[in-house]
Amino acid sequence: MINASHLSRKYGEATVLHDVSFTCEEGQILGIIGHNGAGKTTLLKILSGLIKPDSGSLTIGGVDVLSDPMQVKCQLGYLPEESRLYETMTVPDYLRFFGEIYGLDRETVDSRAGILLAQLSLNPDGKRIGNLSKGMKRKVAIARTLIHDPAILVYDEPGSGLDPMTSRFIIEYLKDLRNRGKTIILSAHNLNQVEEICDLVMILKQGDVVIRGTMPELREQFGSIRYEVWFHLLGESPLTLPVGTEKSGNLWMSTVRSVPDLNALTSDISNNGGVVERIESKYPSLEEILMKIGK
Ligand SMILES: Nc1ncnc2c1ncn2[C@@H]1O[C@H](COP(=O)(O)OP(=O)(O)OP(=O)(O)O)[C@@H](O)[C@H]1O
Repeated sequence: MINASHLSRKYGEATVLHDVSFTCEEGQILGIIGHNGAGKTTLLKILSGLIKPDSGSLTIGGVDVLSDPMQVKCQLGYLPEESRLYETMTVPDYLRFFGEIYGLDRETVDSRAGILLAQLSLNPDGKRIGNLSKGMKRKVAIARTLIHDPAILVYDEPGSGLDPMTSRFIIEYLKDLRNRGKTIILSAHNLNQVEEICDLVMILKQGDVVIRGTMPELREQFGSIRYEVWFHLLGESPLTLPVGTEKSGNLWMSTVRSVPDLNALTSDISNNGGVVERIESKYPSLEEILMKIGK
């Protein structure tokens, strides 16, 4: 379990993280989102033991990250937003190099590297890392975070700058990792993907936590449900349709935002000889919530 309590961090005089607290249980994916400069990378670096907060406490799996960062690093894999790979090395040599840093013997590293490359559908074919595509390089960086089989993964924008297929592959791979019990904390600007895979979401705004919780909890606090009513009208109807009503094919669609408005509209439609074909409930997306929160 990850337990962060009242973490704050300044760069010079600027406070870039302020009083950030959260917990994340084993086997969960926590998504940290926010506009550019909100403090996501700073928080992920603190979680990985790369930088220290000015105040607050942080334990991962019961270990105090601030007093014992080395022990935490052994059970954590960190993927920076842009990883610098050793371009002249081949992938197996690169993974061996990192495996040895973690004290693994050659046999274990080679066997894990083989499994990881297969899971990641990565066939570097003896090429040096510098000659691999961007998507392949990202997969190598992910393999490196996993070579010591850590329980916790901290990924900064794992799918950024990748084509849709590679990005999708990585999202599915993260789901697999969660199913195998890994705890994952990630930041991402692709909010549809965050919505799809994260058990918990935390929104940062200028270093402050605006909200954290499950998607239903976020929706409840920050958005309101709306109803799309799809209906037929017979011939020329005297019905006054709500503002924004659109016609798509032979169906009309009106949006209303409350149950009384929904009841009034459906009654009006049937009183004027129309037929309601379906009603769809629409919840605000994470993107809409983030837009509402603002920069
Ligand atoms: N090493 C540093 N020195 C000074 N200021 C920094 C440093 N690193 C980050 N900052 C500042 O801290 C703030 C938060 O930056 P951070 O990179 O954590 O945000 P972010 O949410 O990850 O942004 P993005 O989505 O653009 O990657 C920004 O104002 C940034 O300029």
